[in-house]
Amino acid sequence: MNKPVIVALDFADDFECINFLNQFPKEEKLFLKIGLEMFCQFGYPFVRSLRERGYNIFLDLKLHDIPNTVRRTCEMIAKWDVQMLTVHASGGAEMISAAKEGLKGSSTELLAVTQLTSLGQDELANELQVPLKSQDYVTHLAKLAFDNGADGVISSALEVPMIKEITSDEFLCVTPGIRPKSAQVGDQKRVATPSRARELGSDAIVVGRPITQAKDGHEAYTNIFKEWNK
Ligand SMILES: O=c1ccn([C@@H]2O[C@H](COP(=O)(O)O)[C@@H](O)[C@H]2O)c(=O)[nH]1
Repeated sequence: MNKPVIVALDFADDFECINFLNQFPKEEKLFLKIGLEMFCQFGYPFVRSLRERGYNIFLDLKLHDIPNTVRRTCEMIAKWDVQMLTVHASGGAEMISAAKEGLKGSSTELLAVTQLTSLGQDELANELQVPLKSQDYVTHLAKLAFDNGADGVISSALEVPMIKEITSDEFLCVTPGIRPKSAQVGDQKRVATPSRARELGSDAIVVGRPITQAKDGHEAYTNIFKEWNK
């Protein structure tokens, strides 16, 4: 079965976003990521309208707060029928299990963000003063997420084999920081091509600008989808 390319809808306005989506044939059942940029502008009505059009939704809110606040927020989101939701794994064990508890009764999968793919070893050591190798920090947070009920993690594709080894094959590894050979890397630090992500065992890839800022978004999506599902 084909694995999803999750398209990150990071647009400044909803008109631009709908124009982008209209390039795709109706039968193409896209998996869309709504992040902070669009959610802060358009909120739940936007999520609902995309669900009503039949899209799968990854709500990338990266919640990071005290356990009680995260649980109550997740109880609300549990009613929204979205497929995936993120919290930061660095919020800790109690926060992760509170998020899972909040989502109880829904089919929303809880994903914990490990180390953002925009952070490399230098930023980890010098800015955040984390005295671990990046891959050890990522696997530590992944294990914390696994032990506390998350369904998977967000990491770069580069860490997927190590994460699967210390958790389980079923533990989802959803990987942004995807760049086809021809694309600009931009602010991402830990990157992989779609084919490398497949070889490393990612369960889904998240791709934004290489698709949304391409001249022909549909063509860019199709090429990435083919490389990923070869
Ligand atoms: O570690 C993370 C967590 C989330 N993201 C999100 O994925 C997309 C990537 O977009 P590109 O344009 O392909 O770089 C974006 O919405 C991020 O918020 C991430 O990149 N890294």
